[in-house]
Amino acid sequence: MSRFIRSGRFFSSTASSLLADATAASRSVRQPSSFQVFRDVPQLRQLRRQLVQNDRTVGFVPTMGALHEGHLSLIREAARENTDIFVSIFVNPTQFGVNEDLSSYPRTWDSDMEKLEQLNEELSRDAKSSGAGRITAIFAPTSKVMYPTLPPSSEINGSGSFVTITPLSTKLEGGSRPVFFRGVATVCMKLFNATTPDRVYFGQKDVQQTVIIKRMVQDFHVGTEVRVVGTSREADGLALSSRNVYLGDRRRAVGLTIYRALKAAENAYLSGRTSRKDVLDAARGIANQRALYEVDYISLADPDTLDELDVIDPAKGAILSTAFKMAPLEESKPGEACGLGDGKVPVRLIDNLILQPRA
Ligand SMILES: Nc1ncnc2c1ncn2[C@@H]1O[C@H](COP(=O)(O)OP(=O)(O)OP(=O)(O)O)[C@@H](O)[C@H]1O
Ligand SMILES: CC(C)(CO)[C@@H](O)C(=O)[O-]
Ligand code: BAL
Repeated sequence: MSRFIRSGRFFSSTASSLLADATAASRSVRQPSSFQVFRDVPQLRQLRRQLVQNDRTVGFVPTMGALHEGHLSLIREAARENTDIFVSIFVNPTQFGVNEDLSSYPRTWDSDMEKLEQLNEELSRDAKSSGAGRITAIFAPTSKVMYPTLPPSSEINGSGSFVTITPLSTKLEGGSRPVFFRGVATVCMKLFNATTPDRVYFGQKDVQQTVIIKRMVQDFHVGTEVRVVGTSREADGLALSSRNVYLGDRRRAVGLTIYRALKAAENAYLSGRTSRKDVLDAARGIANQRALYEVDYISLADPDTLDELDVIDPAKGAILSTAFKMAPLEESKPGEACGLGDGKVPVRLIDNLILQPRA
């Protein structure tokens, strides 16, 4: 575990004393710190109850760790609207298919803790512009806590208690990752039940996830508001993603194609084109050079149903999204920066742009 700041200086006395109370009930967490790490649900629930009694509000940011500026932007948004922010760090096994990258998914606990502590300092320093909220709790459960009765299954027909949102979860990413959104919806329902947040924060980068979570919240009457925060990008446009560490220079350069293809399609729409052919041909013109990647899909879909569109209704707009599979490097060049895993880890990149309604 990382170093922890040895003072409660980022907190009001109310929050500090609530944390101290909750901490006393939990042997599994270290203190003092600018936030508390919880490994199990009961202690987190105790803190949550105390926050409710003190009229405090909780914004919840679920993550799988390997934190970057994209995650931090969700937390900053949560700080504007809530007094307390809960962040979960859990690499959820059930959303990875049996042949996917669960074992190589980046895990960077120490640097995650440092980033979150620095962010709490920043939030305290810039309280006027960023709002009153601070990170109060990190929920980092074990798989046994999240899946208490049966081992988590990634098999399509595996047993377990699952939340399924169909047909949304069968489209786009679901076409290539059949158990993905069953795993996402299931773990989010569990996380929402454990944290009972006033608001939850998701990134637009995973746009299908935002549509599915909104549907789940509506259909199951989950008492929370879903907020979607815009995609954070590198200066050249590449969407930040935890998996980018595996790209290396060469595949990163190829990865930029994904954004350029989306921008070309967006420009076609902005210049008045609405037919599927006109909009997607603009993207394909850029993306259809097979190199070290394979285009999984380029989609033009309805923002609510995710059904593919033949023509965009300009009053409604559309979701333009794509996924690329980056193959491992065949061979590295002398001195080449190949990324974590020496360029041998295949990387799936996704990105999207929302084509906004036009008056
Ligand atoms: N570039 C980004 N901008 C805004 N939000 C983001 C960005 N990247 C991830 N998020 C959001 O952060 C939350 C946690 O995502 P996650 O931990 O899977 O990170 P990730 O970077 O998406 O990783 P992955 O490599 O698995 O795609 C999700 O709501 C996700 O949409
Ligand atoms: C929402 C989430 C944390 C569920 O595991 C994950 O899908 C992610 O990080 O986007
Ligand atoms: N943010 C997406 C998580 C995943 O690809 O599993």
